[in-house]
Amino acid sequence: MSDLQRLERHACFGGWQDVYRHHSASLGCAMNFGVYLPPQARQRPCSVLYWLSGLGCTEQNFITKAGAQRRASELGLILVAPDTSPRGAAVADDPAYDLGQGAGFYVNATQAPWSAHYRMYDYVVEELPALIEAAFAVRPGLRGVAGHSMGGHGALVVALRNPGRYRSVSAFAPIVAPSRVPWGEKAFSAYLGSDRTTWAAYDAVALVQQATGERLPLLVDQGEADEFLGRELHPEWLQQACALVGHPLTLRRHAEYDHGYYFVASFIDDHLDWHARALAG
Ligand SMILES: N[C@@H](CCC(=O)N[C@@H](CSC=O)C(=O)NCC(=O)O)C(=O)O
Repeated sequence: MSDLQRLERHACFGGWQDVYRHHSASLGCAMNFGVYLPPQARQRPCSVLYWLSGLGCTEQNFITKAGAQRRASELGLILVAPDTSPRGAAVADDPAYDLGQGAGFYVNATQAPWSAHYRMYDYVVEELPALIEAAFAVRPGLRGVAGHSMGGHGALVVALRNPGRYRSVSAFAPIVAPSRVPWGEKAFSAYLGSDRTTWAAYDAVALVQQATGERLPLLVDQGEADEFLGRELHPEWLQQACALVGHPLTLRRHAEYDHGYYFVASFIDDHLDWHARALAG
């Protein structure tokens, strides 16, 4: 039985921006997530877009900064935005912003002390959708996933690893190959250990190259003035991998945009349209 508790409710573009808390069995702690319910959800089941946020974020960053609710209300899309890691005094942490709480990297950790709670992959792929589909009027199986930076990595990975589970995927400034950049090397060493062969299961570039079945089209937006572009993101690696295996990719580069939510807010409508098209019907 769900212990779903509503923490916030705000009228927003004819619908509701809510925040909920529940006990997560995958993570072994309380978790918050935001849900935007468009006005159409009062009348009929709607499709769901899951949003995965980046380093240092909670469920609040996307719902307060991306400005996604206006278009979602027009399209009749439910938006679900979970926190980015397990939380709490009993949960392992690190003082750095890029490890521990706020930096779950959407993996199932295998290494102590992280393995006790850090199972964000299972949470995002299995537990949260099951909860959403039981608690809200959603169209079964009609799911999309999107994200930003660490969350862009998460969105690409969960979609590429689960053919048929998502109808659409998109990302803003994603970490496309965490196995090969400092943020990912640090997190994966801690969460997954030193055997790099285990890292490929969470690396979008590796997954694109390995895929044999479904080739879900990818939409990626990248700012050219992104302070993390050359060190952590490398969209060209995804472009090369997609070209090599014929994986459909729309990569859009935007002069002058940096890494932050001003960039996300500038192009979020395009992403919502992309998902709504795939989720229609
Ligand atoms: N200097 C920041 C670094 C954290 C940061 O930039 N986080 C980004 C995502 S980066 C990759 O996942 C973010 O989304 N921040 C939240 C926001 O509202 O902008 C720090 O020290 O925290």
